[in-house]
Amino acid sequence: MAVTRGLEGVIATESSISSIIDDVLTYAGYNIDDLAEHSSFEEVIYLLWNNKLPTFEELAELKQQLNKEMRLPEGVINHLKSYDLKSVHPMAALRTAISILGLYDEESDVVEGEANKRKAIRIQAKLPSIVTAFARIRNGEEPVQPKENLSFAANFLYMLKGKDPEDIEVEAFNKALVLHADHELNASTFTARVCVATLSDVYSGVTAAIGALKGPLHGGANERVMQMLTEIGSEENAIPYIDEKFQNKEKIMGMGHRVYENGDPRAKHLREMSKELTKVTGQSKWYNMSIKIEDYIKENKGLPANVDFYSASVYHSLGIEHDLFTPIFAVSRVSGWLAHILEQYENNRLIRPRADYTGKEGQSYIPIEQR
Ligand SMILES: CC(=O)SCCNC(=O)CCNC(=O)[C@H](O)C(C)(C)COP(=O)(O)OP(=O)(O)OC[C@H]1O[C@@H](n2cnc3c(N)ncnc32)[C@H](O)[C@@H]1OP(=O)(O)O
Ligand SMILES: O=C([O-])CC(=O)C(=O)O
Repeated sequence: MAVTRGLEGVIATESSISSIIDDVLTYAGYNIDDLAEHSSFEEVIYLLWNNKLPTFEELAELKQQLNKEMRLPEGVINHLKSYDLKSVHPMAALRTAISILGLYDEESDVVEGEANKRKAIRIQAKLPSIVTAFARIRNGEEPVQPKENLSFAANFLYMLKGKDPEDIEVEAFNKALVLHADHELNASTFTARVCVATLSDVYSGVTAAIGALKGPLHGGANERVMQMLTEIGSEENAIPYIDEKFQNKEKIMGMGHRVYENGDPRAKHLREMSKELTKVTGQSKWYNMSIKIEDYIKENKGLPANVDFYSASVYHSLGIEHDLFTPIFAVSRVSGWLAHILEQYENNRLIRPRADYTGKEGQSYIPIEQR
């Protein structure tokens, strides 16, 4: 049988969580454009986990459950304080901290319907607390406890900065969370599904997914987009910089996508947010540079911007440290991972493809002394 490199185009599972058809992204049948305009991230979590939008009561209950579960066990905070965070990438710290969090959950190894749902709430609630605690401890500050009356998006910014965020910041951050929440069988989601398809536990699935998201060809691209923009430094420098990358056959971060042919429907929302926020902060150069790069790459390589491209200047404008961009992706995408993990358990079969063996054959064993 022919090998499909990178499993491109292979249909590996059925799913009713999100779909990408003709470059249109939907969550449970709702167009991402409508969700981005109208919904809160909590509504999207509910939608992904229940395949329907919540009523007022259902949403209130989910918000209350999430809020109740946001506090971290002391042991996780002490763990974060126990090593030199300055030399640790936050995605590595997050991967380890989620794994440690499982050690404090009595139901960690109970792979069963209701226990899995309870763990989903705990993980969704605590992941932002880990990212923000990491960021504060690294800067010599104490973690900030969440506020009960704040939304998920507002609480993240509050726990990160220790002060109430502005409305415009909350609105932008909420929209970014909505846009990143799920994306069919992307690499980290597939990783999570492969992991739990062995009937391993939810914490293992999320830990594995964080490892996959960390890579620069996936969620790690957003941090590198900002690194690139910083290196470019000015609008005049943008095209010569990209030309040099082309000459060296280097990839441009935030560009291209395995599934979208004519463009990522999320990019237009993030582009608009980047335009608005960079204007507000008086740093339009990040947006202007990004537009120039996007147009040039589209024209010369036919590659469209993906979700990571404009999220970089959006998060930068919100005053967020650049290496937190990918952990923030995880704060949102964990909702999708958890939906897929629950769906995988519902109709499980071990995921175990085959490899086309291309190595040597018929080797005679030679004792070590004679090699
Ligand atoms: C949330 C997300 O995960 S979105 C993706 C985030 N990742 C990035 O932004 C990293 C940059 N982009 C890429 O590396 C790719 O476009 C991917 C990984 C996203 C998708 O890649 P694939 O579908 O596997 O395409 P592949 O890497 O095989 O590239 C196909 C061709 O397009 C070129 N190409 C693809 N993306 C880029 C890019 N960003 N910059 C320059 N060239 C590119 C490749 O060099 C290759 O050219 P070739 O055929 O001449 O060798
Ligand atoms: O779907 C993919 O290949 C990458 C991804 O996670 C996204 O674009 O959100």
